[in-house]
Amino acid sequence: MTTIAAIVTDIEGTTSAISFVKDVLFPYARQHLPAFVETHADQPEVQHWLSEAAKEAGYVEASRQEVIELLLRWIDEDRKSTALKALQGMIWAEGYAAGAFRTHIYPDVPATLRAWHAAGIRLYVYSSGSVPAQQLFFLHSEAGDLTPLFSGYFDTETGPKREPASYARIAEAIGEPAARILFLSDVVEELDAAAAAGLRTGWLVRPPQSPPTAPRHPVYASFDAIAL
Ligand SMILES: CSCCC(=O)C(=O)COP(=O)(O)O
Ligand SMILES: [Mg+2]
Repeated sequence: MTTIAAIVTDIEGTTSAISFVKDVLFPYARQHLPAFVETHADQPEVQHWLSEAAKEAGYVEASRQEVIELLLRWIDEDRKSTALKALQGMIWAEGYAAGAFRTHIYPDVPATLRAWHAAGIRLYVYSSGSVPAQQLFFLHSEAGDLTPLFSGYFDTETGPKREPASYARIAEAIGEPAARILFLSDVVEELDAAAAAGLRTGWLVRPPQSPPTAPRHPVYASFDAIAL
């Protein structure tokens, strides 16, 4: 079998519990978004993402309040909008700075990432969360700063997670043949897209979920069960 040169991991449901993202991060962003927009609307980066969100929603002209309501609705719908994710990341940055939370990491993840890193395998993240949000996520983890383990980060600016072309772009950016890259996720549609681009795949199905009966991808209950 081809040697694995790089591993790309999803976050929510893969390195970390879905409940942490849904019950801690999203509610924090929801609660602080209106005040964040009001107090930072003069910053060019915030202005840019507010107008990108309005454009994505098809608004020709929208008041600040309309865009705030749109973004709150998108948080409730868990919409993987690049604009929303960029703004959420900026709000979470304030939460980390205030010590409001540390990120959840499954206990098997840090030691396995360290072992892969020590073996010379390059590690990357691909998440719907923005790249700055991903970096803060691994900087402020319950297991300490894990960012030295990662060689790079990809978000939806590279493309949607359910499209094969996104994985082809990631393989090109990593500079390895797709067959030497392993993608880890809990979402089968993401794994299907990665496999269609030629990447190897690992499906994280964490207890108490039961493994699917006829899985289309190798299934693992934890990172330390992954044999390379
Ligand atoms: C950077 S952590 C927040 C993750 C997030 O916003 C999200 O929507 C989860 O996406 P993933 O692609 O990691 O499942
Ligand atoms: Mg996921």
